[in-house]
Amino acid sequence: MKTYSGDLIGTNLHFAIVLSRFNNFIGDRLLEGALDTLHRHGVAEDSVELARVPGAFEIPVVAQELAKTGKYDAVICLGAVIRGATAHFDYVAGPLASSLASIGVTTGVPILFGVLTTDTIEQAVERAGTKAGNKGADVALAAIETANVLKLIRG
Ligand SMILES: Nc1c(NC[C@H](O)[C@H](O)[C@H](O)CO)[nH]c(=O)[nH]c1=O
Ligand SMILES: CC(=O)[C@@H](O)COP(=O)(O)O
Repeated sequence: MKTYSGDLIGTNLHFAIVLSRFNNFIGDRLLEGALDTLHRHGVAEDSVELARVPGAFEIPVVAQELAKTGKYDAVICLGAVIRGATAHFDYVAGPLASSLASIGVTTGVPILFGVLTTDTIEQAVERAGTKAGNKGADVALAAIETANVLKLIRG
C-alpha cells in the first residue's frame, strides 16, 4: 500500500513563526523550544522568519498573510492564552483554533497550532519547557513532518 510519511529532516525547508506578545514570559519559552528543534533538525538560521503580534487574537490575520506569500513550507503559531476572571478566554481561544485550521486548508500551507490554552499559569509553565515538555518544540517537529509529507504528495 503506497504510504506518504514525512521525515524529520528540515534541510531546505522554510518556516514563518507568528508569536503573540501577551504572556510573553511563556511565549518566549515556546519560541526558544521551536527554534531549537528546527535548527537541530537542519533548518538553517536564515530559513526562519518571525512575526510578532500583540495577542493571540491577531495571530490568524498575520498567519494568513504569511501563508499567502508562498515563501514558507509551514507557518508556526505560538502564544499563551491563559484563562482570567471573565469569559474573554473563550472569545480569544475559541475562534483561534478554527481560524488557523481554516487558513491551512484554504491556502494549502500547514498552519501549526502552538498556542497554549490553559486555565492556570502553572499549566502554561508546565508546557513551556518544564515537566510537560515544550509545545513550541512539539509543533516545530510537526511542522517539519507535515511540510515533508506534502512535498512527497505534491511531487
Ligand atoms: N488574554 C489574552 C490575550 N488577550 C488579548 C487578545 O489576544 C487581543 O490581543 C486583544 O483582544 C486585542 O484584539 N491574548 C493572548 O495571547 N493571551 C491571553 O491570555
Ligand atoms: C484570555 C484572556 O483574555 C484573559 O487572560 C483576560 O483576563 P480577564 O478575563 O481576567 O480579563
